[in-house]
Amino acid sequence: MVLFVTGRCHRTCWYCPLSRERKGQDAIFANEQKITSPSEAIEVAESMSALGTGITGGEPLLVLDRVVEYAKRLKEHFGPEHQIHLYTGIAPDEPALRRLQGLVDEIRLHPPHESWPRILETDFARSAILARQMGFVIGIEVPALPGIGALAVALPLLDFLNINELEWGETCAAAMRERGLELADGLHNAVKGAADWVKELPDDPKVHFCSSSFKDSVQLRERLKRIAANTARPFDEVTDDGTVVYGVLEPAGDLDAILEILDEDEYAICDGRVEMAWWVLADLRAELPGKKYVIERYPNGGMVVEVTPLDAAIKD
Ligand SMILES: C[S@@+](CC[C@H](N)C(=O)[O-])C[C@H]1O[C@@H](n2cnc3c(N)ncnc32)[C@H](O)[C@@H]1O
Ligand code: SF4
Repeated sequence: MVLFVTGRCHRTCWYCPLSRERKGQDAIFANEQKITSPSEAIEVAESMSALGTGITGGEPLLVLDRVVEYAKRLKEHFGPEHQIHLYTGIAPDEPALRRLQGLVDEIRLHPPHESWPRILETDFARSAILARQMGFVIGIEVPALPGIGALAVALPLLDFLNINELEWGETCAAAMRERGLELADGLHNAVKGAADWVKELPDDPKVHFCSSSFKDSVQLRERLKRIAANTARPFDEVTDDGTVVYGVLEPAGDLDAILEILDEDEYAICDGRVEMAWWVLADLRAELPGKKYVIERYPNGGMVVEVTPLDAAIKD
């Protein structure tokens, strides 16, 4: 599960990908759902059988008490094997690390781009050494940017160096254009050049590169599939992409008479519409009066991907 603990951040990275809706807002989200309590975070984690949680923001360490509260509740509920990793743009000092000990397993440091050429002299290097001594798994996770090769000297202090392909975002598009950057292609959010910049890094098992297309497709699809497996109704079809497909009837006429045609466990009534397996709706479409269509959406009432009028969807 992705737990976004605040949209506030003290830094102003020119490449920050946060959306306008989240940037600066002191709001909490579990995956895409706005929440206000640790119990709601547990519910969302349950709904996807989450094996772990990534705590991110904004800057999580600006709300350290909140991070501690949520991590504690997640660990209490799911047990110590629920892996928790924390993203941060602040180098945590010893008191902060002490509070996170036993709650956060792994810390992913994001030192500012301008500090990379002197990374060993920064608080991030000091923090990495201390965190490792205290038993945390510690690494650096940054977007691919020119000059990334400078981080190689920090490898001996770290358990990993994760590089995310630089992504174009609505709020950083102008800053990216100003720097002469452009999109790699029309399909993904990846910025052209990352492949060349990461070549500056040694071929080392601690270095991992996560492409934008992997993040978009594989990670999202796996998350959707886990949510769908836990929340799909008996008549929802779960696709290979993790979306769910079902038929909708907006009934015209006597609803009771319509429902008599269907088996009780074959449908659900939602806001006056009858939802059922799309193939049942297709088979019975001549007998069921009203508007009929097939919906494909993210699971658990998520975003609608496609609405297809039934007559166009099913050709005899
Ligand atoms: C948005 S930050 C939020 C947490 C924290 N403030 C930080 O910067 O680590 C989460 C992750 O996104 C990465 N990131 C930042 N800008 C990015 C971009 N334009 N493309 C891809 N990843 C980016 C950061 O390195 C960090 O690992
Ligand atoms: S530290 Fe993280 S959240 Fe803050 S501005 Fe930079 S990328 Fe954005």
